[in-house]
Amino acid sequence: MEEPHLHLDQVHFRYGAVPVLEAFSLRVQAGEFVSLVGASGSGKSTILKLLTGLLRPEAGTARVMGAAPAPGRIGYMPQRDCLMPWRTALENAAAGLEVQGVGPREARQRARELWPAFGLSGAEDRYPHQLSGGMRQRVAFLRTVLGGHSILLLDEPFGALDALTRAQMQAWLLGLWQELGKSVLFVTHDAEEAALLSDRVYVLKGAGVELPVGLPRPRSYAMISDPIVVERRAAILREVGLC
Ligand SMILES: Nc1ncnc2c1ncn2[C@@H]1O[C@H](COP(=O)(O)OP(=O)(O)OP(=O)(O)O)[C@@H](O)[C@H]1O
Repeated sequence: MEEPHLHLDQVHFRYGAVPVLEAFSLRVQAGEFVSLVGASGSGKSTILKLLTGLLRPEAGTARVMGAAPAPGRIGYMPQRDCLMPWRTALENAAAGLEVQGVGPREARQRARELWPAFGLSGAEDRYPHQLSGGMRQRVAFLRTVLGGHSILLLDEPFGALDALTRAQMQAWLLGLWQELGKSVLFVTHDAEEAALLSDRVYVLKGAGVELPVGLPRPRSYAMISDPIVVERRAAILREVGLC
């Protein structure tokens, strides 16, 4: 099998005396969309931090494209959008390039090229407090994508959105991901969202339970009522212990 883009093998991790992960394993192959689902506090954000190199496993191995994780190797979108209130939407998105040494003018130009695909036309000069929750998430997502990495870690990007905006964002992300062709590890509490968007789902329970989704691609939001999505949602909830 090809070298996975992301690989955790038998990882153990604890914060002080509190164990969080015990023999947890995960793989994300190139171009796959994989979700991590688990109860609050089960260790989802910890897994992302192990893959970015912000944390190190106590035992087991973490690998990103075959090498040890190191900050800056993958695009990481944290739970909160972390937009800078003193910068416009365009300047916030461009920040992903500026931290890599690209000049502000060129960074803004490259952000503008992707601006319409992110549904942000007309919002270039607005400040974060003038944007809706969904728009803020799209700006933060564009900033992450502009980092140019082939692997994206997305930590509950839609967690704070209302149900309708969340559905719109899921529809938008399905289309965008199919165009971008990135490998994605996506954290969510929402079993239906995981089933609709993913190729595979890991439920955080013990050493982790892997569930293939098996829904054909390309996908559209209309597949939300497909029997496969309905069945996979139920399977995820059963693993979490909710039904
Ligand atoms: N820096 C830290 N020091 C000590 N304990 C921590 C620290 N960060 C997280 N924890 C604990 O580790 C466990 C896993 O945390 P983590 O943030 O990975 O969970 P999560 O599944 O992402 O939760 P949520 O869905 O609520 O974001 C939790 O019990 C949390 O309280």
